[in-house]
Amino acid sequence: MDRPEKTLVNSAVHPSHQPYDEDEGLSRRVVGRIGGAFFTLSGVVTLATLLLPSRPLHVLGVALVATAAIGIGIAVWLLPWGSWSRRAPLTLVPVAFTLIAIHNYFARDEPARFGLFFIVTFTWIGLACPRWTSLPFVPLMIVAYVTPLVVTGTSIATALSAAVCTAPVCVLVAEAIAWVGARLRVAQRSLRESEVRFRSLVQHASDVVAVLGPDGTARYVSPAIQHVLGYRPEDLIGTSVFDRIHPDDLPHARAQLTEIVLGRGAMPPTQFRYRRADGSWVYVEATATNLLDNPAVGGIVINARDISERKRFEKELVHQAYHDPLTGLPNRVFLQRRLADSLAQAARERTRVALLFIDLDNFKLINDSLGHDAGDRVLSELGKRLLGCIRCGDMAARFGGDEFMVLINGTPGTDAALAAADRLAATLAEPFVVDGHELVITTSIGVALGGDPDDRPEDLIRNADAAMHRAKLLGKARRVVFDPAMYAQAVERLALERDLRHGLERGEFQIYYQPVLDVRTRRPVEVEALVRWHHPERGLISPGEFIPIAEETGLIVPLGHWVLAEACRQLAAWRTAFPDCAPSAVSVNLSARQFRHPSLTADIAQILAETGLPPASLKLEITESVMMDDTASTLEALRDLKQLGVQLAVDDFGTGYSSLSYLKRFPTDAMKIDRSFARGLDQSREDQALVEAMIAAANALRLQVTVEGVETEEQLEFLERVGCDLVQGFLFAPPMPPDEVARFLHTGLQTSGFHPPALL
Ligand SMILES: Nc1nc2c(ncn2[C@@H]2O[C@@H]3COP(=O)(O)O[C@H]4[C@@H](O)[C@H](n5cnc6c(=O)[nH]c(N)nc65)O[C@@H]4COP(=O)(O)O[C@H]3[C@H]2O)c(=O)[nH]1
Repeated sequence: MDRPEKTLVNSAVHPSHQPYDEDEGLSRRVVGRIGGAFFTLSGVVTLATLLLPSRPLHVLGVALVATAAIGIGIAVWLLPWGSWSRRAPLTLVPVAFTLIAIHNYFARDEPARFGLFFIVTFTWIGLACPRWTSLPFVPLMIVAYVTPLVVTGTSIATALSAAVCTAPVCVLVAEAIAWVGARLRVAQRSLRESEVRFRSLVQHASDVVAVLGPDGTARYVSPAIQHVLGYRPEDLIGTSVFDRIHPDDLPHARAQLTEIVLGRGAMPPTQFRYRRADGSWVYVEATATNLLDNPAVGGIVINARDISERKRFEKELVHQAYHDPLTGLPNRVFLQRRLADSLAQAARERTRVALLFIDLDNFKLINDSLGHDAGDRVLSELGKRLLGCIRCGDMAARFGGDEFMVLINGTPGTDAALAAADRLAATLAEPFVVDGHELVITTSIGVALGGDPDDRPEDLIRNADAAMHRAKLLGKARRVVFDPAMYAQAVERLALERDLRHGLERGEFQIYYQPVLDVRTRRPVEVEALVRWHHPERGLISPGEFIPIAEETGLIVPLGHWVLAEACRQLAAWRTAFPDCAPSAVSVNLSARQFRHPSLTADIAQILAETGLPPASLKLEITESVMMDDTASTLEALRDLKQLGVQLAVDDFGTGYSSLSYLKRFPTDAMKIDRSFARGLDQSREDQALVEAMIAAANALRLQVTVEGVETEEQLEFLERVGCDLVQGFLFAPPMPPDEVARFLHTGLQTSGFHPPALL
């Protein structure tokens, strides 16, 4: 409905209030009424002149004409000009000329009035009609002018010359007025058009436009209010804008209005909540312009729009910036902020804050074996469990990957923090069921406590991280409290990393070989190459210490290449030196990083070509976890290697997910059962059953089986009984330098009296 509101803005722009028709000048009704007024006025003036001392010759006649003019004037005023044609008022002109002529006849001694009434009539024509309307009436005017003069005895020439002199004045007056009127109408039309434009903009804009009084009372509200806030404009006009502003935003809104009323000018956008017609709150952004001094407006013009959607979006962005999308937990940034607050509070209140750095053990295996979707589900379930474990006011956050943080405020001390860590670990260790697989996840937790005035969030995080790494190094599935000595270890690790680079350049590495024996003949048939580092200051360093660092830094690639080349060269040399008792193959460990290196196959082919070693004499040991990673490319890499003719063995079998399916799918030749199983053979029937099952599976898949870490005769006998092919371990020989291996190969079987040196 487009009902015009009675407001300042509307009254200023509504066309129905204009005295002019669109193009033709004054409206027909106004033209008629002005005509009526002129008749009446002229009649009244004429009657009044009768009271003057210089009376006309024929008073009664003049009085009658004047009375007739008044009567006609009143009738003309009342006539329905609006419903008649636009030219209808022009009929008044002959009537007026007739009255003027009769009047002039009776008042012939008053020549001044002759022209005056004609000028009045032409004034009306100029006022009421478009330009050049006066011209056609000039002849009629001359007739009306001349006729009474001639009838009363004036010569026609005199009468005509007087009429001809008056006519230009009449036309000039009429045209001047018509010209000014036309100009005014053009100006008015353009004003009206701009008003219409403005009106249509205001009426149809999606933003709400309102005009307020200085006290906040609404004087005008645009129709957009209906779809923005659900009100009709007339519901709000006359009410205070503050009635519907949220109480929390009210002081600010009032202050803003006061400022704009006092300040004069425009106000920057301000936001507040406004109550919708249905009672809900929406965020509104408004700008205000003080037009109190502008007579056309006389108020504060408000431009407002609903910004709820934007607010929601902003809120979402803020949430995203501070939360992890997978688990919905706070992220690293959020945790750091909260930790800063917690530390400040703890320093004030002299309490302690505990930070638990939780890292999932072997989470990569889940991703690799069951896929990333399954891994994501585990992480998200884990997030929920963490949330369920923490108290209100504490915080659980995902720090990235498989790392989580728990912040505990107001903890009494280390024991309480450790107890909390144990509780969390126990909750997280409950089995997860993903895609029908039951998974148990252990965690390594680093615990750091803070709350001293100079404790910084980044220090506490670094401490908890260091403690978590310590827990990993100590064998995972445990929690460790941070100790400043860990810094020393970290520094030492850095030094080791640096020395590792130099060690390679300076030739500080040596390969030891451990014989691998045939279970039935008890004779050495193969050797495993195991690298050693002769550190210039620290002496012999075990691979368990430096291989992980070499892996992390990428140095494993050149180091592994050197081991491969050296092992192949050594076996080729033995084969030449002892053609009868040389091992048939050398096993070399391949790290994950080496395995994925694009030039691996080409490098091995080159080494074999250079050393002249038959490819079948090289056995590459690849761990289970490497095999399970990204099956398509792994399969391709394994096939490439297989095409060279080398043997492939799955190393440390039994320590990962021990899936038989990949053994079947991948082109492997051998399986090496981890030494931890050999150790268990003496004490545990379960381990015996497991080893027996693994050997049976390997036999079924026609894989050669080696059991590592054989240390006792009993273990050896058991393995022989269950069909194991090859064994290696301290029972026979430790890893040894090449010359000792040569001696061993000559002496053959040694099954007793060996005591492993501490480092080996
Ligand atoms: N308790 C016990 N241990 C025994 C017995 N017999 C052999 N061992 C030890 O078991 C490990 C067997 O090697 P691995 O499982 O491949 O495990 C290796 C292998 O994963 C890695 N490694 C060694 N050399 C290299 C290498 O050149 N390249 C790569 N990528 N990794 C290597 O370091 C790991 C540890 O190597 P080492 O310290 O030489 O430890 C060797 C060996 O000394 C036994 O009867 N009892």
